[in-house]
Amino acid sequence: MDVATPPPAAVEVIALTKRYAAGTPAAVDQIDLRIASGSYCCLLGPSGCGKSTTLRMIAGHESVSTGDILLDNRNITDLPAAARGTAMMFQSFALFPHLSALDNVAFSLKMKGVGKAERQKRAGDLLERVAMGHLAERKPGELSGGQQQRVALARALITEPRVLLLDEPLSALDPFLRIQMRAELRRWQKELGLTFIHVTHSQEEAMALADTMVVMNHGLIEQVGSPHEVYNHPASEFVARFMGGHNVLDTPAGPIAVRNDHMQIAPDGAGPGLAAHVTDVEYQGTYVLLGLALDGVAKARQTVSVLLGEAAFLARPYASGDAVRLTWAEADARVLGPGAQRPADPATTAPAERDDTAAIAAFVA
Ligand SMILES: Nc1ncnc2c1ncn2[C@@H]1O[C@H](COP(=O)(O)OP(=O)(O)OP(=O)(O)O)[C@@H](O)[C@H]1O
Repeated sequence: MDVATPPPAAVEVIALTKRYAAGTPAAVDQIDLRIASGSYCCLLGPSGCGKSTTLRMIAGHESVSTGDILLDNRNITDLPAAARGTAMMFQSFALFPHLSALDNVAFSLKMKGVGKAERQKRAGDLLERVAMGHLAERKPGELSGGQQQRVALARALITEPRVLLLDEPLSALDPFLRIQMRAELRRWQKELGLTFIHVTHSQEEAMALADTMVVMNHGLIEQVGSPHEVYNHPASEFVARFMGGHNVLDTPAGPIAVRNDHMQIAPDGAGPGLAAHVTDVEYQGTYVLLGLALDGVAKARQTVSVLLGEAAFLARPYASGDAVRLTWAEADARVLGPGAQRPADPATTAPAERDDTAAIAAFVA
């Protein structure tokens, strides 16, 4: 198949800021980020954190208040969307219902005045590439959600973008198809070798797809790293709680995070650790998730969980109301930093520079 894929581009944003209205907090507040060429980057965070605004500014669909966007060192901040080298794939796919898959894909070439034979050839090649050549004459209403997504991808690729921007591209699909299409997106990105920037509110989706995860909160970047780095070394309490699967525990050295599958649980009276009560037992098949409340801790911070393998649980089943003690290995405790600070705030100590191992060890023992 002869469909040229342009070389991927690195994207850099510098002090990028969006303020929708004067006197309101910035929706995106002086963020700095570099996305490696040919990588899959997921912008992740809760609703309203500024991830879509960031994507739309990169796409040229939203004006920038201050700051710069570079694509391979070329400043694209003020370029129109069509001149940037980016293409956008939307949540709803935004296909024209009255056009065939082929004409949907060819549409932007038609707008550019490309002749019919040429645009149909290029659109046909791209549909082949996403395994949709045999359905080229179907209208969107005659295609499944997954097939529509492939047409939407082909349509985004026809402009030969250097960077593909995806705004919650899987959220319109049912859960089963979402997992299937997630694997396809990942495969396409690797095959095409393009830079993908994908906005999602789903931790699971970002972990499954990303080379680089960017966790955002209140218009700021909390952490950038591989899924493994972010999951195993959450930088702040926000990241630990947002990623899930972690307990945040207050120690004399400040808050720490411990993965719930790294917690050890023993019946009460069996030595050191934090006293707690089992509040909930959830059988999940391979694992059993125990919900617990720490004794003598303020209500807002007393909830923790322990994930036990099924065999371990069956060997020593716990039930709601049981008094237990919780411990963890020192090596599994992650000291949490204060999180992202508004740019005007004074710099605070970075978590990596703190060495609280002795204080934590004393607390656990
Ligand atoms: N057109 C707009 N006018 C005014 N405020 C806006 C506009 N679009 C977004 N905002 C505000 O900017 C902030 C960031 O919104 P944004 O859509 O970027 O967040 P998000 O993380 O993508 O959220 P979601 O997952 O809900 O889409 C929010 O407080 C939102 O209310």
